[in-house]
Amino acid sequence: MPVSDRELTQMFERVLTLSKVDKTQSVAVLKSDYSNPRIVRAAMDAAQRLGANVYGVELPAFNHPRAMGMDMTAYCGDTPLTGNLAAQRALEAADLIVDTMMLLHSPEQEQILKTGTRILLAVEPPEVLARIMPTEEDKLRVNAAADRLKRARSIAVTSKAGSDFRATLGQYPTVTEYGFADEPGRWDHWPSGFLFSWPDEGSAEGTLVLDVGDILLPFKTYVREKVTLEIEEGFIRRIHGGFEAEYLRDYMAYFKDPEVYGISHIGWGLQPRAQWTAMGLHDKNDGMCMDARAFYGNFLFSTGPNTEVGGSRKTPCHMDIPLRGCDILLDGEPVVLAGDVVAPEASRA
Ligand SMILES: O=c1ccc(O)c[nH]1
Ligand SMILES: [Fe+2]
Repeated sequence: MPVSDRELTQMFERVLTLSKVDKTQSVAVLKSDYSNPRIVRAAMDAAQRLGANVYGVELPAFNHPRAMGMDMTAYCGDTPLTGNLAAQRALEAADLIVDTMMLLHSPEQEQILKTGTRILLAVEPPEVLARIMPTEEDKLRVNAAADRLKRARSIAVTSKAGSDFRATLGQYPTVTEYGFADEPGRWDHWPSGFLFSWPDEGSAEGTLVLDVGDILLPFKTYVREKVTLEIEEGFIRRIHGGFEAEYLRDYMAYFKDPEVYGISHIGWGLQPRAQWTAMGLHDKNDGMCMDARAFYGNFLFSTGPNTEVGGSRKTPCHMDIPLRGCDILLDGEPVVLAGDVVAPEASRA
């Protein structure tokens, strides 16, 4: 359903308030040719209504000749900001950046965050932003789960479909997404509500089975026949199944980069207002489909880059793959069983 401009501005006022925007703050709205002008306008108006010093930074769109599709998560690393030091300095001067063009998975984003500037990504359709408005309660639940994940030294994921995956943890930090950027140097994404870390280099092992109904992003497809990934020493070694397996093999091989098979962030969804079914009701280019990443009780794993946490894998191919119905155990203790969050209690909706 359409959201009115007035309501969109009020939503931004709420989320920018949660992001600690007030008259002491400067807010940069980062945009490019493909940004949603309604989101740009609502962010600018809301920040002004909160008394902040507001400015816009507009960057010419950047198209990598080998990138396919319009989903900004598909081809990571190079962005319209890459190489534009003057614009980066202008952005680093802000207390908060509202990113309407997507810096995620770029080295520049990490450099900006290190200066203490906060970044809030907002590129989903206004209807999705409205349906998954962030709350303080979301933050408490995601942080409760993060306290558990930070302590974990191993993760094991199994499912009736046949997944039997494990990795050791601890080399990389835990990342939370609860929908507002309220602390210095924090990046967040509205809408969200999930958490993740990265497997220790070389430690991811076993099998992940994409069952019917699991999701392949950025393809934005629901799997119709099982796809089996065999993982050894942190990398996907074999992909087998039917058509979807062939499609995935062909797509990943296109990049001619062995690092695309590396396992990237792994975690689970905690957002009850995100729906598994939502992707089927949107066009592929409406947004990046955060419903799929955040729906409650999913096991979200991904492939490719780990540069945002200081890893060495800078590959442009990034797949986000949420699975349903998994058991997720940390150090042998369950946090999710059969796709339902069971612990920690404070993380349950
Ligand atoms: O919010 C996001 C979106 C994409 C991604 O890969 C991670 N987190
Ligand atoms: Fe991802």
